[in-house]
Amino acid sequence: MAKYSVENEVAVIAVDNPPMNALSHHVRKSLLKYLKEAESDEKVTSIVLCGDGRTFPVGADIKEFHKSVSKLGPTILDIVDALEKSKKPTIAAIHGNALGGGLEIALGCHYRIAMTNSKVGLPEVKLGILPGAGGTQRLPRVIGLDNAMQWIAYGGHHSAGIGASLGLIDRVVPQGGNIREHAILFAKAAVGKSLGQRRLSNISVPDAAKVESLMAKHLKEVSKKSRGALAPIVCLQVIKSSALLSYQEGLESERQGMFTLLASSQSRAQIYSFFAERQVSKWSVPGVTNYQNAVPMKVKAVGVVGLGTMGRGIAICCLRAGKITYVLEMNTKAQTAGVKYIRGYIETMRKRKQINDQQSSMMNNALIPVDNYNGLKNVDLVIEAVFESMKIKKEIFKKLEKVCKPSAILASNTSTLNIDEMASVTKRPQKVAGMHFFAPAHIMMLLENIRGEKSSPETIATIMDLGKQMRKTTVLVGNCHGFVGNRMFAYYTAESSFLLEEGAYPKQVDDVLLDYGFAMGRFQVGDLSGTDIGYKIRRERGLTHKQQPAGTPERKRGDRRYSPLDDFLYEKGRYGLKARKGWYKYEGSRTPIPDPEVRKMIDDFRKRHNINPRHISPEETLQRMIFPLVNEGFNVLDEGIAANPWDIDMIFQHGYAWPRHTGGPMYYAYTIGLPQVLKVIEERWKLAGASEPHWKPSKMLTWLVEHHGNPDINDWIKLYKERKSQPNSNL
Ligand SMILES: CCCCCCCC/C=C\C=C\CC(=O)SCCNC(=O)CCNC(=O)[C@H](O)C(C)(C)COP(=O)(O)OP(=O)(O)OC[C@H]1O[C@@H](n2cnc3c(N)ncnc32)[C@H](O)[C@@H]1OP(=O)(O)O
Repeated sequence: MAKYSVENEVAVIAVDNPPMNALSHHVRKSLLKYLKEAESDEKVTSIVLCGDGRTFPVGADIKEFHKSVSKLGPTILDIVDALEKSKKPTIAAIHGNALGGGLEIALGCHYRIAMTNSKVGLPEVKLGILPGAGGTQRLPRVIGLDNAMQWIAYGGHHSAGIGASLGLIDRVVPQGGNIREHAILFAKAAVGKSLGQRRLSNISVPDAAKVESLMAKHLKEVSKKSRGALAPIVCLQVIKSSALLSYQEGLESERQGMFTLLASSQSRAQIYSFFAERQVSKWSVPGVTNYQNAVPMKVKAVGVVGLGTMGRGIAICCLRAGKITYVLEMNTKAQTAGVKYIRGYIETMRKRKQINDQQSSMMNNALIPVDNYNGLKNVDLVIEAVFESMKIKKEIFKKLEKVCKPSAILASNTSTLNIDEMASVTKRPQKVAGMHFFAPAHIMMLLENIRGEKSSPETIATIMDLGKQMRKTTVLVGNCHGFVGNRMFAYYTAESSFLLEEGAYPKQVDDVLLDYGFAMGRFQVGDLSGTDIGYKIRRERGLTHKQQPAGTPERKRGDRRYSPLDDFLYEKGRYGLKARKGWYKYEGSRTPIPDPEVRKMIDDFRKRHNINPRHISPEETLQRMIFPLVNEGFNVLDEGIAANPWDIDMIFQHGYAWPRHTGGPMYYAYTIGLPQVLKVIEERWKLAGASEPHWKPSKMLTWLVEHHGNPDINDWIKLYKERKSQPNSNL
């Protein structure tokens, strides 16, 4: 709804639709009604539009998209038109955020004033759509084509100050000011002034002459940054119309673009992703606890054990979250290097204006290097981030148990190992949990938190809350080898090596993944993170070919298929980008170049094993990489390791750079259709057999297909759990 009042001849229309004042159908109706009322009231000389509560409207109601209600009039465009055509000056009074349709109605107003700490932007592209209420045509007219392309095709949020410097915001109200009072004064002063040039649809695009070169520049950038995504390209094409066509024609091009995007599977996937991101914070452990009833502990001081790559990144996350951060590294050289890195990073953030001088000195003061375990006696929570070895981790947990306060939570940054086994060496298993950060920890958005069998509700709530304070997409999962992400991902990597054995080369596989939308292929990623990492993990598990007793078949471990190609690569000193050679070679740049030496290694291997290489189609490549991962995703759901499919999808989007416009592996499977996915898995299972158990069709997937075909992704868990809980279910 909206509220209406008249103060000192100024009509004030305040959108009142908590929490974010989204422009839902009932709000649009009420806005238009009050606009008409203000227009016809002779005592009213000007009109202020604002938001009640937290913010100015943040856009269309995203829940309405893909539903018939979004088409019900009045549309946001009707409101924008009414504001612009008004004979009385209209003023948008912005506090909080003016985003999407919210900024579009502000663009319909003749003037815009904003609180200094407010943010403006057109982020629709992140939802796979475009600004559909004239934003693609008005914004370039006021901030220029180049800026508008940047704002709309990337969907960033911008400060009111930046908006003012570009002519979008007419006045910035300093902190502490009352936006409503300022707007009323501004509105009074605007009465009687000409509105002609204030109507943005009347003016022309200032840098229209540069349209072709700007198009080329931005198209090149978005194709690189958002590979495979439709929305940024359509946004640019539609913005181009603002430079070449009349306002009305441009609006028609915007309408067509919106239809195209709304009809695409990408917009559905991205809107799903928007809600999934928010949904994961509403965690629950069925029958035990959930985000509503568990109370997090207050965490003032955190300890980080180990100052390698992971430890450094984690320490930066803790400092950014305002924690006193004790970093324990007993090797003096490693400690000096680690602390230097962290302080250097703080300085970089300061120089980039991501933090101010005061925040930078607070972070530097909060960083406390220690060189023995006693130094951790005051921390509320400690995260160990040492090498992935159960033996070493258990020793560390025993030491932490002795020195840390009884109330302290002991967490491990393990990426694969059993949390309960670590908890078993302490007297406080209820205080033990996993906090799996992804490298580089201070950059990657994902935190995969692992609840142990005995982790208490308070412990779970605390690690979830800490993730939120670090501004990470924080997902709660259960305990098993590799948890959710690495457990599923293992099959993606395994299949990629099998594909090499059978006929593909690294670039061929990577190209298929790039076409799918990944920023990098599996082998490029391997080189970037270092082929030594995987090798050391396999060695820890006794899997590398050098560890096998004489006579062990090269392509088997126990009764399972195994590809030793990754081991051979490491043993040839091809550690990846850092060694300038891995799956590819690198000649003075980070560009991967296919290397005849790798090709020969693969060819020799095939000859030795009498493998007749065959052509593997892009379709087969993609299915072999992604479907085992999906199949394992259903096992993960069946076992309750992940609570919902969107938990898995968020792990892959934010931890493994899965292309957002496909939604994630589980949503992608839903888009393809579960029956089709199962059919391929079943065919492959027949071919591969017991030595490749990752092709064994998941019980949950099979049951869903048999009984429901391709049910809505939101219903998977409900349908399956209902059936599973029945006494005769056999599931
Ligand atoms: C063929 C048919 C034709 C159809 C014609 C269509 C014509 C279209 C015309 C115009 C179209 C305009 C397009 C848009 O405007 S799309 C929306 C653009 N805006 C956004 O994308 C902003 C989305 N929101 C955010 O980014 C954040 O919420 C933010 C504003 C930055 C605040 O962040 P934070 O403080 O972290 O709060 P939360 O994100 O947790 O949000 C709190 C709850 O509010 C819900 N929410 C937020 N925004 C919306 C929204 N626009 N619509 C619906 N709901 C929204 C969010 O889900 C949270 O809900 P919950 O607490 O239940 O999780």
